[in-house]
Amino acid sequence: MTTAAFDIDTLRVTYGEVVALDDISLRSAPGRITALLGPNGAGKSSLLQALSTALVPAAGTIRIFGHDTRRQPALARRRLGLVFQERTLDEDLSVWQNLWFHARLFGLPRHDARQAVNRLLAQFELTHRAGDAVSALSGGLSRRVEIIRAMVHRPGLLILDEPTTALDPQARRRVWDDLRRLRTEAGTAILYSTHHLDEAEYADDVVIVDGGTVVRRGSPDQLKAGLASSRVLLSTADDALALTSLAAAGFDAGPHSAGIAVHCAEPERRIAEVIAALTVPVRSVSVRRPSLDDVFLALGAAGAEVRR
Ligand SMILES: Nc1ncnc2c1ncn2[C@@H]1O[C@H](COP(=O)(O)OP(=O)(O)OP(=O)(O)O)[C@@H](O)[C@H]1O
Repeated sequence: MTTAAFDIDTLRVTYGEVVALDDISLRSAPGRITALLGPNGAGKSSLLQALSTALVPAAGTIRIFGHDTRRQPALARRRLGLVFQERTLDEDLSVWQNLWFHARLFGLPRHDARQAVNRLLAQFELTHRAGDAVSALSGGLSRRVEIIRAMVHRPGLLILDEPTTALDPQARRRVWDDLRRLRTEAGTAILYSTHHLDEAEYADDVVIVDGGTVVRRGSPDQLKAGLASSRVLLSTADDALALTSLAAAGFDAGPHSAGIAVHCAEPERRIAEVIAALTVPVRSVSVRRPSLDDVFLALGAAGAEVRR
C-alpha cells in the first residue's frame, strides 16, 4: 500500500479548556487535492497547524509520509510545504533571495539551491521577476512567490491556509493554475482550507468541518449527489396548467422563481419527457445541477456562514 501523504488518526486539539478539534481521522494519498471547508471557528486552521507540527495534539496521531509529527517532527517537516494566511516573505529581500534563503535553510547545497530556485521560477513563468523587491509585489504575486518558496525543498505535501483570501478573481485564478500545475507536474499532494465554495471544486476530496468535527466528506460530485436538488426549470405560457399536466404525468413538479421546477435525478435525460407531458407552449428550459453551495445550505449552520 502507498504511504499516505497525510494520515490523521483520532486527532484532538485543545487550547486550554477550548476543544478546537475532536476525533478527526483523515488520510490522503500522494498527488491528491483535499479541500477543507467550514465556517469561522470550525477548526480548519487548528487542523493545518497540527499537521504543520506547530501545534502538539492533545490526543491522536498525525503521520506525514509515514513520519509521526510528534516523534519525528523534523522528518515530517521536510516533506511539508507550508503557506499560511499571513504574508511571511522577507520584504527587504528580492524574490530570488527569499527563495534562495529558504532553500539554504532546508539544507540544500548552494548549487542545488540555485538550480531549484531557477527551475521553479521558470516553471511558474516568474524568472523575469526574480530581481524584484518583495515589498513591490502585488498581493497575488507575493502569494505565488510564497507557494514557490514552499516548494523549493520539493515537499510531497503542500498545505495552504486560505491561500486566496483577499486576492482579486484574476489573482485567484493564477494561484489555482499554479497549484494544479504542481499536482500535475510534480505529483504534489495539496491540502487547503477555503471559504470559497467554488474553489472546493478543484479538490478530489472535500472535507467539511464544523464545531471541531468532520460533518461531511467526499468528492465534490459525491457531496452533490447526496442532495435531491437536480431539476429541470421551465417557463411556459400557462404555468398553472403545466403544473397540472406534469403532476398527472407523474412528475415531482412545483412552482419556482423561474416558473416551474421538475425534480429528477438525471435532468438532462428527462427534458424530452417533461416537454412531451405539456399541452402549453414552452418559453424556456434549463437544467439546474446542485452545487457545493447547495451542500452547504443543506448542512444548515455550517453553510450559512461560509462566504460566497
Ligand atoms: N490560540 C487560541 N486560543 C484559544 N482558542 C483558540 C485559539 N485558536 C483557535 N481557538 C479556538 O479554536 C476553535 C477553532 O479555531 P480555528 O482558528 O482552528 O478555526 P477556523 O476554522 O480556522 O476559523 P477561521 O475560518 O475563522 O480561520 C475556535 O473555537 C477558536 O475560537
